[in-house]
Amino acid sequence: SHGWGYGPGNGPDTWGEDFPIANGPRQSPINIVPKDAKYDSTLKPLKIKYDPSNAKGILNNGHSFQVDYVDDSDSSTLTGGPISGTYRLKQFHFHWGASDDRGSEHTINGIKFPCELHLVHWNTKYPSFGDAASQPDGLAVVGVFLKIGAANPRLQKVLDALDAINTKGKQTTFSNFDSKTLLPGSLDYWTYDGSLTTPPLLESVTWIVLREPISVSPAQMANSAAFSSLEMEMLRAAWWTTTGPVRL
Ligand SMILES: CN[C@H]1CN(c2cccc(OC)c2)S(=O)(=O)c2sc(S(N)(=O)=O)cc21
Ligand SMILES: [Zn+2]
Repeated sequence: SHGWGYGPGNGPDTWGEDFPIANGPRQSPINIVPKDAKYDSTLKPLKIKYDPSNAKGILNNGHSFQVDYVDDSDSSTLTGGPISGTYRLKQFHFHWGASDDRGSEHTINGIKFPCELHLVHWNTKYPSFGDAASQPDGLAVVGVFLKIGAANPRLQKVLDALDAINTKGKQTTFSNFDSKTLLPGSLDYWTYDGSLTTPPLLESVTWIVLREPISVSPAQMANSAAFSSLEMEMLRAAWWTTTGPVRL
């Protein structure tokens, strides 16, 4: 059977056929309603330490593009916040839409952002990423919204690399990148226990969604190398023209 995706025949509302956990109790994404969020004084500030030399490569996986990190030591880690122990950065990737009025997976008061960055970390109490990915406290993903505004120079190095990976399965080296520069000034966050937002939809993610967005310019979003020539764009165009990221 054809794989999952964002088209009319394989989009989010069909994922439950191959991944029944799609109807599970802690599925992501969700709509965040700030006024209904509960302040939790036991939560700590996020502590993020990334080593730029851990950046390894950039890959077009057909659903997004991801920057992979070397994760064989505690040199790029997430600690504090809602999590206990040390989580290692594994990769970061983006979700976007066919136009600037949608694309993010989480929403705030029902508002979609044009793009959402996910920094994926795994709990080092487990021997590997693969083991951690199937544990309820195995993964921690930091979500950052992108809003349309001034051009973001820190994004440019990532966008410039996309020319070389414009078809599914292509990858190229991507080294010496400080993904901490992609974060906004404030690390204030909402947190909830959820899941991967794509198959295998595993309910192993502690979500940490930052309140402050970072900016991306229309040109950067429309840039042919960045978000439009990649083949997944056609799929997104098909999918997003019908509905937003609804999930049953
Ligand atoms: C295709 N996308 C997912 C791929 N991965 C995955 C995770 C666990 C197991 C696995 O195969 C067994 C693959 S992943 O960890 O890189 C992530 S993180 C993520 S999101 N959007 O919720 O942040 C989606 C995916
Ligand atoms: Zn994601």
